[in-house]
Amino acid sequence: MENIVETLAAYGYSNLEDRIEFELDGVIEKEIAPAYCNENFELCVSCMDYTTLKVTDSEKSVTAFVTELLKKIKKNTLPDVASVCVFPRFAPVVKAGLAGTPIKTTVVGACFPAAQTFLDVKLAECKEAIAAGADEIDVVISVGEVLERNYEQVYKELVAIREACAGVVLKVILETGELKTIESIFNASLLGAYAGADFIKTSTGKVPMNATPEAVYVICEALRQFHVQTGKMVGIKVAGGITKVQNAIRYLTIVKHVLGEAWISPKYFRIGTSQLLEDVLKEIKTVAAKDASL
Ligand SMILES: O=C[C@H](O)COP(=O)(O)O
Repeated sequence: MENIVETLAAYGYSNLEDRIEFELDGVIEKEIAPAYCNENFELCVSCMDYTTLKVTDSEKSVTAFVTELLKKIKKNTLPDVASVCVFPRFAPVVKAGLAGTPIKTTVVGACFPAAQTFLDVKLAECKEAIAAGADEIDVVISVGEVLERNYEQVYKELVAIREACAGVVLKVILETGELKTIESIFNASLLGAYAGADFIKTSTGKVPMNATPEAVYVICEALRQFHVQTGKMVGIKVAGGITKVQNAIRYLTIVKHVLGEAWISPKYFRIGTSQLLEDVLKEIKTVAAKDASL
């Protein structure tokens, strides 16, 4: 196992604050308008983890959620979403509903969203979710320990979770709205990457501040440097309160700008959202109507 504290020392985030402000307001802002097109709306759909994480979810409501999704995809000739994301006990329901499609079953595990339980319980929940059909697991990092800079502890826990989730896609959620600083978000991204996460995810959608352009930029920069140092590509999932296509395209543009075109596919870019699909459909129709009137 890596000595993670020494490893992190090889990375740098100084001057990042100025660079983020300069690039988000300048070059990235200019790249957003040309990216606002049907091709990218559809790309957003194919990168979508279509999510329901409500206290009121039931087997019946989750079944209906999946059925409605498949109907919308067919009716509007949309690409398949990347996955459907639910609480653990719904994994079999989602798996059954998605049978015959390439859409994956994502489960939020390890006591989402607070992750404040015993490691054994976290590992057991992840294993049970996988046995129940989960293809992908999203887990929250121990946020309080990151804030206390207990990096070795956080890293070891993530390594144990990675082992428990062998063979499935693992997404590590940072809860960036609670980590707040560039230092915390940057280092937490690296802890996830070194522990073997397939994706670093911004947020749970369950705290007041979710994905922001600044936080997404910081994660991308950490993953860019990780790629330079190790040659490994780790994906990024933006999530939490993403309801408008404009926001999705903004995040897509930041990821493309910092990490490059190679990250722009469902393998390395995801949008976790419960509400974006309706706005995508609205925008696709608006653009089609505009084109038809020309
Ligand atoms: O995993 C978290 C979800 O992607 C959050 O989605 P939401 O804020 O759109 O409900």
